[in-house]
Amino acid sequence: MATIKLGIAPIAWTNDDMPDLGKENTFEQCVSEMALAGFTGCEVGGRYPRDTAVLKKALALRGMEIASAWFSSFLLTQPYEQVEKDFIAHCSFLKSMGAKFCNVAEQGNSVQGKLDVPVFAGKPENTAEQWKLLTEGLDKLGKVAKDMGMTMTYHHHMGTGVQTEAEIDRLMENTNPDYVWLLYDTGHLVCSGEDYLGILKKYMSRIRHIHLKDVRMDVRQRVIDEKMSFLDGVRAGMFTVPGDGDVDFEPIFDYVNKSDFDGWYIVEAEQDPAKANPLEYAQKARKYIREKAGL
Ligand SMILES: O=C1C[C@@H](O)[C@H](O)[C@@H](O)C1=O
Ligand SMILES: [Co+2]
Repeated sequence: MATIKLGIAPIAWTNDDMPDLGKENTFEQCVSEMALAGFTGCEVGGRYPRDTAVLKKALALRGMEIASAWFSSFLLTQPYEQVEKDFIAHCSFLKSMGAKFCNVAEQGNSVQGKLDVPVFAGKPENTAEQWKLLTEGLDKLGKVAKDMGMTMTYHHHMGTGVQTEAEIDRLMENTNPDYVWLLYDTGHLVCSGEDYLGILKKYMSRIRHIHLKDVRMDVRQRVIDEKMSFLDGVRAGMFTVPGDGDVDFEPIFDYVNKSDFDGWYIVEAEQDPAKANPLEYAQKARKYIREKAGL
């Protein structure tokens, strides 16, 4: 029987990848609306105070806690020592906030932030040498996390060298299961055209963190046809909250509910807050999860 906590990502209020999206939304509005919609946890956004005492107080006032946060690794382009130094600082901050998970995604050759690269046609393929650098580096970072009492999950992502099922398989096969876990993000798998349910079943025992992101398939098709970048796809509305797009989350919820998963569901739907009111969409997601997952 699973033990699941429910959180939401600040990216629907303020998008760190495109700071003009939601620039009018304050940190206080963001966390207040998350709590108002019925969530008890969140990830960390760029507008969050870095003073842990200030952040803890603001979250406690609203009955919220930090679940995890994204970490961009540059194992393919930076000396390992530099990546580890930045990773330790990241994990130390999370640990001081009481979070247990850190979400790593390799950005060394990623095109996810490049506006001039079509995300579907332009994704990188890791060479054998890059796979070695990546997996060996992740094993080392995962051990660092474990030694700090944290769990490091790897975030497969559109526009990166770990996007497809075959790439996830290769990463899982070549990393130490004691150190490297998987973050399962529904939106990225559906967007990439992967067998998202099969991947869930295959890796359930290694999945430690889950991002719930829905996809508008008509917009996704437009992103392919018009050779759009990942960020332009986000701006065009490729993603939304669970229950608002074309993904059927019921089989996912049913399977996770029956597993011994012990962690977070994080609703993560980056879209333009001027078009999709973040509180309204957070409430929509909360209602859908209550109805379909029984949480
Ligand atoms: O977990 C995530 C963090 C974001 O910054 C990223 O671009 C988004 O797509 C995602 O899944
Ligand atoms: Co995600």
